Amino acid sequence: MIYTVTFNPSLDYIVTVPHFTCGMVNRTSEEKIFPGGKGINVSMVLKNLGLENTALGFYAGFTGNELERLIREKGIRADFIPVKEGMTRINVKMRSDEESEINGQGPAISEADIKTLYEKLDRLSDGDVLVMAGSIPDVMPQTIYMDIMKYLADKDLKIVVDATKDLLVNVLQYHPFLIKPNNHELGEIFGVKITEKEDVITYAKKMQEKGAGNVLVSMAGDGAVLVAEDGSIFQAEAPKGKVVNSVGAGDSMVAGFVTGYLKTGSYKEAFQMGVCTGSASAFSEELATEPEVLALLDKNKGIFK
Ligand SMILES: Nc1ncnc2c1ncn2[C@@H]1O[C@H](COP(=O)(O)OP(=O)(O)OP(=O)(O)O)[C@@H](O)[C@H]1O
Ligand SMILES: O=P(O)(O)OC[C@@]1(O)O[C@H](CO)[C@@H](O)[C@@H]1O
Repeated sequence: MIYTVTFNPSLDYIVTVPHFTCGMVNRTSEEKIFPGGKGINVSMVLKNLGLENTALGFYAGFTGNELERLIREKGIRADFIPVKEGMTRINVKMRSDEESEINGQGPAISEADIKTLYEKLDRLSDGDVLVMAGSIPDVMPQTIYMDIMKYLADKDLKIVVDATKDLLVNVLQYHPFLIKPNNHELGEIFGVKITEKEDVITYAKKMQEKGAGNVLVSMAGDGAVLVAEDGSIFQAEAPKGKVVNSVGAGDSMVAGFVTGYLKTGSYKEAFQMGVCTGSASAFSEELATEPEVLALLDKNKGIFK
């Protein structure tokens, strides 16, 4: 079974504001609301690609109720823990001359809520896949991902972590199967700016020295690099297309990689599926569907080396 954990889910409020001007009343020309949060996006794309999974996480308040309703409507098996204080955040994604995002803090997850999550994680058994993705509410310790990996260390799991800064660095000693920073997040960890694929490879290897297995680094419209745990390295340009909504492209890439790997056992195939799933999401309003991914895979054989 595949499980995802989203500590800090969201309703993503995606607004189009023609020529946004700071300090003025701006009006939208279009607005949409989607269930969001990185683990939830991974769950939705896994499902689109034919892999049943269970989404774990926390929700609170009226926004939390709406989130739960929306993900159930999409057929996702959700096993969320209700939090008493605060509300699930609404993350604003503004499309204007530039794209901007305002992500909220999220509700106050208590010790008791965390304990309930651990009880749910007791269900995992050898061979399962666990994806932990996204930020955590400010009140929580930056060690929570690491604490969970330590707790589960005796089980033979494939653990995927998509997080930033300490949340990510702290887990490396527990050997996650896959991490997926983007090039900016990777650079932030080492205090450098990374724009070239050669540098991505250098720093991805440093993440492996710290304990990571597969290091998949996304570079938005500039493509991606995989430094696999067996030492092989794959690179890709990004597929060409019109970007419609890039929110969740990275999460889609994670879901694509996991699907590709589980279906074929090949890092190369997993990488190709990851890249095309990320781009298929970027090129459509909602998250990638299987036919969209397969069409991109078919059209883009030439971008991989
Ligand atoms: N402009 C684009 N053109 C083509 N493909 C794209 C574009 N943006 C993203 N992608 C695809 O999606 C993958 C992941 O994108 P990106 O690097 O933006 O992830 P991210 O920073 O984790 O994004 P997010 O946090 O929004 O999910 C890229 O490697 C690429 O395959
Ligand atoms: O604040 P975090 O947890 O880092 O990111 C949350 C978020 O931006 O990530 C997803 C896209 O990857 C969105 O659905 C969601 O709003």
